[in-house]
Parts: sequence; C-alpha cells; structure tokens
Amino acid sequence: MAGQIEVARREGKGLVGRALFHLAALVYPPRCIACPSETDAPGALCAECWRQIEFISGPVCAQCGTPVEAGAPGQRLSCDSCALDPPPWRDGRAALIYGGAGRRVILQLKHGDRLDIAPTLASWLARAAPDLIDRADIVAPVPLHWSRLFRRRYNQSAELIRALVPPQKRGQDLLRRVKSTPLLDGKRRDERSSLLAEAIALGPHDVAGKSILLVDDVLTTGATLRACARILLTADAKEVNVLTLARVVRDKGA
Ligand SMILES: O=C(O)c1cc(=O)[nH]c(=O)n1[C@@H]1O[C@H](COP(=O)(O)O)[C@@H](O)[C@H]1O
Repeated sequence: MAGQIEVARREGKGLVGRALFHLAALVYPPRCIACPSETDAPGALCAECWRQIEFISGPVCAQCGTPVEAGAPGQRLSCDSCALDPPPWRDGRAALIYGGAGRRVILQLKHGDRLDIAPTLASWLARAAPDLIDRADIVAPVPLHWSRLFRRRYNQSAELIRALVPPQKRGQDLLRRVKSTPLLDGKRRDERSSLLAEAIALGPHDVAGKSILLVDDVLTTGATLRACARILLTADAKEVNVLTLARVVRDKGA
C-alpha cells in the first residue's frame, strides 16, 4: 500500500489527485521502508532501522568498496579478495554493508514491488560514488533474463539508474542476459562463475572508448559484475567501474 500511495502522490495530477493522496496518507500513514513502524515522510527509515544500516565510509578497497584498514595518504587500497584475484573493472563502490535493515530495504525493492523507494536508494548510491557517476558516459544495469523480468516485471538495478541519472546517460539495455541462471543465493564463487559464463552479451551498442558504470543491487563474490565487465572490455570500453547498493562482507550477517 505504501508503494501505491507514493506513486499516487508522484503521479496524482491536479487538485483531486493531491487531495486523494493526502486523504490516503491520513488513513495509511507513511511507514519505514525497512519495517512496519510509522515515519514522518514516505520513502524514509525509522530511527531504529536508520541506526542499524551500516553505511560505508572511511577507507575502502578501491575495486569493491569493502571497508579496509587505512593506508598511506593517497594509497590505492585493496581488500584481500581483490588483491588475490583482481576484478576486471577499475573502481568499485558500495553504499552499505549487506545485512539487517539494509538487506530488508534491498529485498523490498527487489521482490516487494516497492519501486517508490528507488529514489531514496539511488540517493545513497549518489552519495557513495559521485565521482564514478560523473565520470561515466553510460550508466548500465546488470541485466535480468527475460523470463525473470517477466516474473518480476522490472529490473531493480534499472529502476535505481532511472532515479540516479538523466535519460541521456542511461544504458538500460546495454547488456542482455542471454541465458537464464538460477538465483545465486547459497551458491559458491566457482558455481556462480560457471553459471554466469556465456550468460551475458552486449546489446546492439558501440561501447568503444566509453566509460561505463555498471550498477547492481548487491555484490557478493563479484561473479556477475565480472561477467558483465569482461563483455564490455572485450568490446573496447575505455573503462568499466561498478557501483552497488550493498557489499556482502563475511561475518556481517548477510
Ligand atoms: O538474484 C540473485 O541471483 C541473487 C539472489 C540472492 O539471494 N542474492 C544476490 O545477491 N543475488 C544476485 O547475485 C548477484 C551478486 O552475486 P555475485 O555475482 O556473487 O556478486 C547480484 O546480481 C544479486 O542481485
């Protein structure tokens, strides 16, 4: 219901539309985007969920955004995982650690039809990586296979991009998922990589010389973003960077 009310507010035209929205908001007060508590405004978190969300700040791995120990000033930092097996993209950032209220919010966007919360989550992305967004010629989502798109009716990462950058910067169909893959939940890194091999293809676009920013909801092992980045680099993209809402960090309750 919260989603419908917010959509009605945004799309409600004229006096009657706005009056209906205010009436609905009286009957259905805005609720936290991560739990059933009431909030002052739509698209907001209650104080408890806000406290629970671990927004990433401070020194991070330059390639995946995982918090790491500080190094020398100006030093490019790496987490153990990226140092051992560097991803093909150049820079990566994540807005928060996957877990608790942050996980619940992402699941609301992904599986709960809560497209109304995309602008709030996009503002977290914007805060996490203003430089990567500025640098990008094209901001593109990790694609969903048509069968999953049919079931879900939207691509959550494309919805984030819609709220993040103007139309001329969006590459919503830059990549295609040409093979259906099962949900990656519970799969090991090697299983994820082999499932994704040949699952992604480039759409009918010329990316040569372009700086591409890939957006996804969650980065776990990085297998999905690696598969996407490889395709773009093989097609001579100048650089690929990645931005996710959340980073799964071991022992952080994901
Ligand atoms: O949609 C999924 O497959 C999925 C299920 C799940 O429970 N968790 C999860 O992270 N994913 C997706 O798996 C990808 C991240 O996993 P890695 O490829 O291992 O980094 C993202 O595209 C997520 O949307």
